[in-house]
Amino acid sequence: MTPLFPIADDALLHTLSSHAITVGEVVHPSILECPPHTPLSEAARLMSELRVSSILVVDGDAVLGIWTERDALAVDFDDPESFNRPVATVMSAPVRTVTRDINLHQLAIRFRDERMRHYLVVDASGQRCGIVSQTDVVLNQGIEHYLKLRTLDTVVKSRLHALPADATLGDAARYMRQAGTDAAVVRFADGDYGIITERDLTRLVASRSANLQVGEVASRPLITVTENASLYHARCLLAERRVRHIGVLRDDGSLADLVSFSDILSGMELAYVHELQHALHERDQALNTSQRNLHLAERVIETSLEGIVITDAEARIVSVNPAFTRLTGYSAAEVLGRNPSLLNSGRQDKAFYAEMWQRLKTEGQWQGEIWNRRKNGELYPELLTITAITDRNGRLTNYAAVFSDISELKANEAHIRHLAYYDPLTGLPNRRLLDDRLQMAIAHAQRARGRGAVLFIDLDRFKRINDTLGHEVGDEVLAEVARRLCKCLREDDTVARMGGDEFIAILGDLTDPDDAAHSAARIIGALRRPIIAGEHELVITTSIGISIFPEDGRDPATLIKNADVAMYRAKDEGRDSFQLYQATMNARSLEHLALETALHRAISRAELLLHFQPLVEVGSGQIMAAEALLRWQHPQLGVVAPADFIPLAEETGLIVPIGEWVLRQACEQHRAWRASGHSRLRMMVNLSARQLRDEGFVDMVSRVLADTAMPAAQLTLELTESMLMEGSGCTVEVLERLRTLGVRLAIDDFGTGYSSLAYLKRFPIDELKIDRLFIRDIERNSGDAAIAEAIVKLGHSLGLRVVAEGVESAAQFAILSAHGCDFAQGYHFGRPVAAAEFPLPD
Ligand SMILES: Nc1nc2c(ncn2[C@@H]2O[C@@H]3COP(=O)(O)O[C@H]4[C@@H](O)[C@H](n5cnc6c(=O)[nH]c(N)nc65)O[C@@H]4COP(=O)(O)O[C@H]3[C@H]2O)c(=O)[nH]1
Repeated sequence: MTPLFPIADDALLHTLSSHAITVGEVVHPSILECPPHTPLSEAARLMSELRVSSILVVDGDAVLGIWTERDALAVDFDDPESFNRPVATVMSAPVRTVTRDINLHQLAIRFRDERMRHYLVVDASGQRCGIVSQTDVVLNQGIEHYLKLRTLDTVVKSRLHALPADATLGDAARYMRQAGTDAAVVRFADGDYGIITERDLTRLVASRSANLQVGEVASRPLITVTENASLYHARCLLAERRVRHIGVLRDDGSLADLVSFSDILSGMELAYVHELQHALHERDQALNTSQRNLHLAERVIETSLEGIVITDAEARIVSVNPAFTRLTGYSAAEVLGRNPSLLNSGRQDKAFYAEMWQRLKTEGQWQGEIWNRRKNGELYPELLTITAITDRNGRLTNYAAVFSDISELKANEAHIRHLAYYDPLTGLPNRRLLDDRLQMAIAHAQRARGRGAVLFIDLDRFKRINDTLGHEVGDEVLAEVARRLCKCLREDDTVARMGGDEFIAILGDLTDPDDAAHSAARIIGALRRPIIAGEHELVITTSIGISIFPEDGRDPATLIKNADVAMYRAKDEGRDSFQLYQATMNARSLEHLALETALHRAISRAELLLHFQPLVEVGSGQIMAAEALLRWQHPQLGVVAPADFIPLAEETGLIVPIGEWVLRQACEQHRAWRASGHSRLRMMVNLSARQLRDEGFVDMVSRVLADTAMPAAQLTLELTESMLMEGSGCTVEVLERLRTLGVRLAIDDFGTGYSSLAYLKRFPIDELKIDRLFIRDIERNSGDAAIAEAIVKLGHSLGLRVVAEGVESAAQFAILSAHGCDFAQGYHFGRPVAAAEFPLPD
């Protein structure tokens, strides 16, 4: 990786050096010069007049040496001749130089290290520019804060040496030379202090004053300041009074020492060097921290699972991490220097990228989802964050892009969406999505002034499959039904599963309502083809109701409800068909309501009655039994067939009291017939599933048997195949209890369900009644004949007696007789009639 963070620069050093003033800026351009033979007193005079502390001894261009106030200490004040000596004989040589461009900090360190007090300043070509002294440094270093922080006591050496006022100038010069100081305190007899300095001695050299006592020339009083005053205060005082020494007083008022410019300078240097070291230390630490951060950042980027791309300000890739390579397939070498647009998928348009760059420009960051293309061409969605990186001056230097592949996230999202809107078994849209689609289709039809249709598709008797063959088979059937439905419809149409065995199809853009009818017919035909589920081959029939929009409704709820009404009509009409919704169908529902109310009163108003149909023994042709069949003599409607009101009675629960009434009536009738000598006749009574579920059912039968003195063995209760299948273990138990009463049990309509042999064995059954569906065409349809024969054999193998229902002709009877059928029932022997008309056996 290319480093992302600029390495911390030496900010502190930078600050220090930028504030430092160069020697060239403070040097006084005028240089006091004299030839080598100049008498010492003359040189000193020049210096005293101009108040400078040194004079250069030059010979033309050549600098021979320098004579300074310091050198004045070497003059023998006791010998007046010494003032006339040529300056060249007492000067210091060679002259030390510094260049103009060094800064005052560096100069201060040289003053200290080389124990110098003056330097000749030269330019790059060696030309003399002036003299720089320690005073210049102290006055110009611009580091007042160091001086403010330190007090005078830090530079006081506490070794005050005061000269007596009667000491000679020679004593003073010697003392200063030996002590290495540039001034001496003079104590007067009255206890007062004065001061004598190099400058005084230089002046005395100029005036050739010998044999004087220091008390005569010392300056007094001595300027003083307390030791807890700051160096800064002392420096200001020195500048203000134009002196170079100051006395420092202790707290008790006694004189502690003299402090000079050079003392202040050395104090300051100390602070400066300390500060410098501190700055360097801080810089090192910052550098270390910065390097540590850098290392950490590099590791994070290196090991990040998210792809990272760094570009320069022109969006050229300068660095990528390993995750980038893993996600895109491009190695670093392949992309360095290139524009990240090489990943573009083409899925986002120009406007998208324009907006992205605009956002980066104004806000410095962009985040969003984007489709990119891997090196292998594969498209993938990524979550991308781009950040514009600027330097400390706000100048754009880089872009950093961090992205992660969100394909899996998207897939999960899609999966969840799918679960919310699709039926997991068939993969079809569910009710929620159907509502959306239907809404859209209605709106579309409205806009286009067109039409559409809703088909309510319900599989006939599907419950039986589930109950008999198990849910796995049921599920297979539903999945196959879904596949066939999809095939029957156009791509733009929607087919959804509403739950259970109900499906709904939406047909859009209908040119003619007949098209909906054609589609329904196509669906019924397609579903009727046998379905192989597991080892079973099943034939499914379907009932479909159709509502047309906008005619039959303008909202999903109404359209679905009306298609549902139409579908029930199709079921009523014998299933396996479709019906277009008609407004009158709802009116028919109202009729149902009226019927229900009337049925409630049917028993109390004695509108119910029984008809009886004979059963004959095939072998003898003798009437062996009578089946009781319920009739409703409605005051207005006339005789209502059981098929028209028994489902309603079952639905409302009325079948329970009605069923009891039927049984009681049948037994009473049997008692009457017995009484008239027909004691061998058996009675057969139909039961409905609802009755079997009624808790008190067995007790009711037992009560009726007792009440009517009915011989249980002569009563056969008929159950349908579907009743057995709908039932649970509870039904077996109920049947067992009925058998315990001595009652016989028959299975009605046998063959229309999906009962298996094993299934039948579970129930305590005595008789099987072959559904008349198989008898109807038995002469022409060899398949039906084979089924009838198989049922007879099956029944016999289970020890059951077999009855053929709906026998209408002698030919049918002959065939059944040939197959070994035990009993027969049908119009051929007698229609259901009132008891009085029943053809009792002889
Ligand atoms: N085409 C044709 N039909 C024949 C022939 N022989 C008899 N049938 C009809 O077949 C039905 C036989 O009754 P089911 O199968 O038990 O079918 C019965 C039975 O399931 C139910 N049902 C009748 N009475 C009662 C009852 O008291 N209780 C209960 N729960 N259901 C009843 O209503 C169904 C219809 O009864 P029904 O209309 O009386 O219709 C009767 C009868 O009239 C024939 O040769 N050809």
